[in-house]
Amino acid sequence: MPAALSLHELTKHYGTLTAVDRFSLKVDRGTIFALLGPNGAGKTTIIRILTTVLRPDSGTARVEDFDVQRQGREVRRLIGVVPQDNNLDRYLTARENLVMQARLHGMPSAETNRRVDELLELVGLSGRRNDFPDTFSGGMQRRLVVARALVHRPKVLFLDEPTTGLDPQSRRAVWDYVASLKDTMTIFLTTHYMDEADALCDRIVIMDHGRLLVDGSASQLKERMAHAHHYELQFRAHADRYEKMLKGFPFVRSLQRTGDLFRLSLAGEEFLKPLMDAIGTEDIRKVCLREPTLEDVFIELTGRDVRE
Ligand SMILES: Nc1ncnc2c1ncn2[C@@H]1O[C@H](COP(=O)(O)OP(=O)(O)OP(=O)(O)O)[C@@H](O)[C@H]1O
Repeated sequence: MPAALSLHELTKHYGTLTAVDRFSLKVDRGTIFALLGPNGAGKTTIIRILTTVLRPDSGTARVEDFDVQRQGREVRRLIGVVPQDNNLDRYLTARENLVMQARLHGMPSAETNRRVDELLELVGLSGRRNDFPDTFSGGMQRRLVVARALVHRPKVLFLDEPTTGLDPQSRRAVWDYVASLKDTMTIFLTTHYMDEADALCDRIVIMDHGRLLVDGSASQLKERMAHAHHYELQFRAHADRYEKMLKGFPFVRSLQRTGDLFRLSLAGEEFLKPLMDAIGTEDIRKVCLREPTLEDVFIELTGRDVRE
């Protein structure tokens, strides 16, 4: 069975910058796949190549066994794309936006009506079918963009940061729609949200500087961190002072702060005692060991916070 996606030594330069650097990957059909990486890692460039918007400088990419450079038309027939921006036609109603997409794909009218109604129902916009996208919330617009990408029953759906800028409830709604598509198509998404990748995806690749860093399921990636020593420290007072101290210890490998709560990883278990000796117990409200998260894997590999 051919892979849904197959990239071999894919490379793209912008001037002197190498945005994608000999990137190879195979994604099986029916997978929900996430490509993660900090800003500028090369994720959008890869999506643009796979969706035939951009040509690579070298290497090959195939979608459902069609070459993106030589068989662009076939590839475009097979894919649905949810780009980073909601590029809906604001002069068309929700329903008309979907009908337009069906026409572009040459779908017969009877099938179009059925399909469009079914999709509006799926994304919970049936009641707003005759309204213009400008009157929709961000979450509703996003759902309409997802519906539009599905009109022609694509085999591979690309979602570039599908939930960026949405409130938690709308994010959940988009997740539910994406999860409901599982087994009907291959889904390729990029995201900045680790919880999204963790909850939705069968397989995750983390990349940076155009290169693949790690590849596996969420639990496999977290397993890689089993050796790391993650702790949570909470202070009653003087959190700023303690932050400075923590940053100064050579054995503190990563440090994140939320108010008076610090999440940190140590280079080894043996450093817990010197750490506690140095900061004392006077201002400590809580100290505990913590299970590694996907965010820890990301920081460990890229050296950067997801939101940086
Ligand atoms: N048209 C362009 N011209 C020049 N440089 C570009 C162009 N598009 C992207 N880049 C650069 O290529 C690198 C990869 O960009 P890309 O948009 O693929 O990253 P990304 O991982 O999608 O980032 P983000 O998470 O911010 O969307 C970045 O350094 C970016 O500045």
